[in-house]
Amino acid sequence: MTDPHTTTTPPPPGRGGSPTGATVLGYPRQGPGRRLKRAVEGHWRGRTSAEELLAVGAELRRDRWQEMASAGLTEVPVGDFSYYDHVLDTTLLLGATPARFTDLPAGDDPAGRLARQFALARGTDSQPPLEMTKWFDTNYHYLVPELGPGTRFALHAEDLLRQVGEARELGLAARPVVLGPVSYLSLAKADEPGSDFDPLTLLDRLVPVYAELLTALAGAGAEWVQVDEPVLVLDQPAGLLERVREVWTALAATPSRPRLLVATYFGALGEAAPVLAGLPVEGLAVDLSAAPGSGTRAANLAALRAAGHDLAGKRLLAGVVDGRNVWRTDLAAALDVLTELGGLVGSLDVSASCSLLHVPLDLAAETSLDPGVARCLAFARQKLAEVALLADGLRRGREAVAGAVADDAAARSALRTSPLTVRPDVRERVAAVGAADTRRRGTAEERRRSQQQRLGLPLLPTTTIGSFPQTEEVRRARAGLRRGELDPAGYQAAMRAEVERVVALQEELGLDVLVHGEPERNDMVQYFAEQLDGFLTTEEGWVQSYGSRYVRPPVVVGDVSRPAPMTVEWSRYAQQLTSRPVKGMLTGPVTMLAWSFGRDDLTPAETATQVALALREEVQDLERAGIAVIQVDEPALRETLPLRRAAREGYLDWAVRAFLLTTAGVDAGTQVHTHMCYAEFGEVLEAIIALDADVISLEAARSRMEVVADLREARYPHAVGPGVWDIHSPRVPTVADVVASLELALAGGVPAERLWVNPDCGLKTRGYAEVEPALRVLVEAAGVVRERLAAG
Ligand SMILES: Nc1nc2c(c(=O)[nH]1)N[C@@H](CNc1ccc(C(=O)N[C@@H](CCC(=O)N[C@@H](CCC(=O)N[C@@H](CCC(=O)O)C(=O)O)C(=O)O)C(=O)O)cc1)CN2
Ligand code: MET
Ligand SMILES: [Zn+2]
Repeated sequence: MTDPHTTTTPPPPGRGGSPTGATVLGYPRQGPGRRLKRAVEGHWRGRTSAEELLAVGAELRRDRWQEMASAGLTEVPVGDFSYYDHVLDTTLLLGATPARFTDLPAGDDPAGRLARQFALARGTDSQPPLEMTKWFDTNYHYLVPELGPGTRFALHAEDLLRQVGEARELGLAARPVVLGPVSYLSLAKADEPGSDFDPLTLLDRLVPVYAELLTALAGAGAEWVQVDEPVLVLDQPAGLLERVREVWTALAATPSRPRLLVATYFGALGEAAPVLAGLPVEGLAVDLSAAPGSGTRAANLAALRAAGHDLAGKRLLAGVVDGRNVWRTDLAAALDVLTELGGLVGSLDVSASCSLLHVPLDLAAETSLDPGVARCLAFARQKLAEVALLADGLRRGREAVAGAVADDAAARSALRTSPLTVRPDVRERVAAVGAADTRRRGTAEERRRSQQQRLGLPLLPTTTIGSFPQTEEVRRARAGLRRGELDPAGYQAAMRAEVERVVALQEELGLDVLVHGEPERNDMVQYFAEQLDGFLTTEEGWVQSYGSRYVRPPVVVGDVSRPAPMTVEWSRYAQQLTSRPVKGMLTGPVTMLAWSFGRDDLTPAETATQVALALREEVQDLERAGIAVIQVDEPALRETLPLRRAAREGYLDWAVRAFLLTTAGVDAGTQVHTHMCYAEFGEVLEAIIALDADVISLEAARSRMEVVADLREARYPHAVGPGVWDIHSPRVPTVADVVASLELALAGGVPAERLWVNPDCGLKTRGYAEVEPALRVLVEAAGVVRERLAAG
């Protein structure tokens, strides 16, 4: 292989001239036992020095490269590791730290860089942190770049170059990974709040920095570089694809550069496909995963076929292993796809559909999974083996891997026919659902009157979103229960004591609608999954959510049903402690699925009805237990909105129907609440109205009540609590802040009879040091505005 643009690096060991490679786009960063989390949090608490943390990072990087190489990968990604977030790393790489951070720690050495990174992620004395938002439709959050007309980029590649060196020292073919210029700018926001500055206008200024980076990487011995451009799977603003072509034509003309691999993931390429195939780059990565209902594999296969001779000389990373789910790959189907693609392209690598960041690390860490199910699962480490095995099958012929293919088929068909998977009673209940089951009793106005009579709430009722701080003692008690150091009765007593404290505190603060505080929940999704049939939960299946925070997404294995009430005793217990209403607190069907791994044989829409029926039983049991207010959280409704507009209506249809099926079985006098965080509701407001919930609490503090204008425009007919305290920041608002927010909401058209006062989200990640004073402020501010309203 000669290429006029490439430096004369000898072919690295591993590839050995073989036409078929095996690689992945990225790998989990956490290390076994979430070692990175412990090191990072230890550093924040002052217990781990920067040098120690950096040493842990270097060791984790080395271990994962070695793991990948020994699994049989022929090339490993470099630069996908991060102490906090890869978009933040890109911001540092490009020297694009916002000007508002005037007090950042200095120093170009690794420790200085680490300190700067954490300052941007967590805030400084004078500045709040960079905003965090969802990474496409995943449950991962990235730190949003803040760019403006004054932004000047400057390359700071030392860290990435050092990592390339680390990998090459191990004798590995190292492929640096960077987020591409078009995606980086598309994911950024204007540094001036309210400005209409479009970060994409900075492309011309940014491209030369990327060109400089390419040259530096070639100098460090990189033969290939992976440039991620996931925004290519989104609907494109007018003219963007033309810009993509220009940018990549310019980058391809960089003298002495590595070969370029443009990586896309998270879906179908659509109109970007011909542009991508025609770029003057040497390689592409394409999502070829086969999730039920997604259509991605079929769409991208068709696009690749249509690209014809544009692909003939290119390297293709075929993402046939699903990087966003935990089921084993259907090897026979994957081999069919790969065999066809092999005939279309210059060289083929077997790969996963996206970085393996979004799946847990290692199935072998699980000690109590049903063996029939475990046999059908693959976490990140197992996916490496799948990638390598498929590559082996292509190189040596299908017969060489026939044993593994047969074993895979047998495991899957055993699970499909197991009583665990298909439950006739569930299927019957699903088939019996009728239109009346998804209609509330009474009009919104009738319900409001009947609820007001029952609850007797003041104007501008105050409440919280559900969770109170998960204190060290609460977590310790749960860990004790798990280790057998605390018996179930002891655990229950400890949690009841916590509920008592939380209820007493809320009474003392003067809140109107109370919560029990959710101390008994490890997580709002996992807690329910542990109690529902059809879900499987893991012990160690952690997936990074943001920074040092992780979740353990459950796996939907079979038909879902509720063997017994889940929350009723906790709600009943909390309610008998007080004469004020205590909200029942559930996680809705859409969020249950969004934050779990779905089945590989049913679509999310099909599973949603089952989950909704199970939750509906819980809602009705809560009502029977005398709970007058029931909240069904749907924070993920907006986040799992399909990336492509064309797919949104179908999604919103089933999502709304599942919510209604969950909640519509109650009487008019039972007040249904829902909660959503993560702003940008504009696009889904019609669907939110259709949920027909009596009260909704929304995130608004950070977006300065902008949601209120959207609600007015959509003629939102129900009550609403736009968050008046940004719980993502430790800052306690003042009474004046909260009064101002409430006045904004009233002035913006929320009628006083329909305005609630609450924080943006649950309080579980905060401490009492902020929660107590902030809630005191909320209650006082509500009082101030009530008095003003009474005075007319
Ligand atoms: N599933 C989900 N997705 C979500 C959210 C969410 O709440 N749930 N919210 C948004 C993201 N926000 C998040 C907010 C907080 C955490 C978070 O705090 N995670 C915790 C773990 C929470 C948990 O599962 N806790 C368990 C297990 C705790 C644990 O790690 N225990 C140790 C032992 C600890 C000890 O000995 O004290 C262990 O098992 O090793 C519990 O409380 O029982 C963490 O990373 O630290 C994650 C996401 C969006 N996506
Ligand atoms: C991410 S939404 C959280 C809702 C949940 N009821 C809580 O208060 O924690
Ligand atoms: Zn929330």
